[in-house]
Amino acid sequence: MDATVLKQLAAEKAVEYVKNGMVVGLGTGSTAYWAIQFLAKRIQQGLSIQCIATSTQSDELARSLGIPMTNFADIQTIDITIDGADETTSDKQLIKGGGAALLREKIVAAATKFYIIIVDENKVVEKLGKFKIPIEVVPFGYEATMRKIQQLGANVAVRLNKAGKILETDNHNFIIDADFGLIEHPQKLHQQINEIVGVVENGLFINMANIVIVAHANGTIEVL
Ligand SMILES: O=C[C@H](O)[C@H](O)[C@H](O)COP(=O)(O)O
Repeated sequence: MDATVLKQLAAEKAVEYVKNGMVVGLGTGSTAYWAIQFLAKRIQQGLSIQCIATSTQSDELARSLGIPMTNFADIQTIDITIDGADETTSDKQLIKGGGAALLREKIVAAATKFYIIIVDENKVVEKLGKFKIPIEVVPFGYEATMRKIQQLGANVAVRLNKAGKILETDNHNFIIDADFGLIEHPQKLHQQINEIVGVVENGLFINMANIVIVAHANGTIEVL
């Protein structure tokens, strides 16, 4: 089965967890895209929920599909969030931020009671780190911040957009992609990165996911 079908299978399964009256966090990326589509379909069939998005991209998509949107001022907690990931281990430690949405994704995840990650089997790894860790930094002095990240032992580069300019996140920050090689101690590295002045947040999501739904190439679904 091709990757798109696998993304659809994982997303369809995740949407089954959503019940009437819930506040639902909408992830970002090509897998979360399908979850948003399936949620819209269930809303058309009568499901009553309110949603909060992790990016302007997902917010616009959801609104275009008629999904009712809310915001943090009007809610206390988020019942379920469904999001993708760039890598996951079997014990549900993640790298996210390939789509530059990691900061809003982590804020939404931290406010969520039940955080569901959806991936195809290619994203499941033994150790995190083949995918470079996206790190959101403030633009001011980003070169100095990047050097500090490099001093932790990474090869670093500021992320560019398709036009070759420095990519700006939804929060008007930059993304540094940091290659640490395979990571032995993700929690420790997460702390070390976030201690650097100028770093806003990084793409290691440690002990955040409640379940990871994996779609396998043969069409079976596994819940980690
Ligand atoms: O910033 C983007 C997010 O963390 C995405 O959830 C992640 O990059 C996975 O995206 P995709 O489902 O497109 O592979």
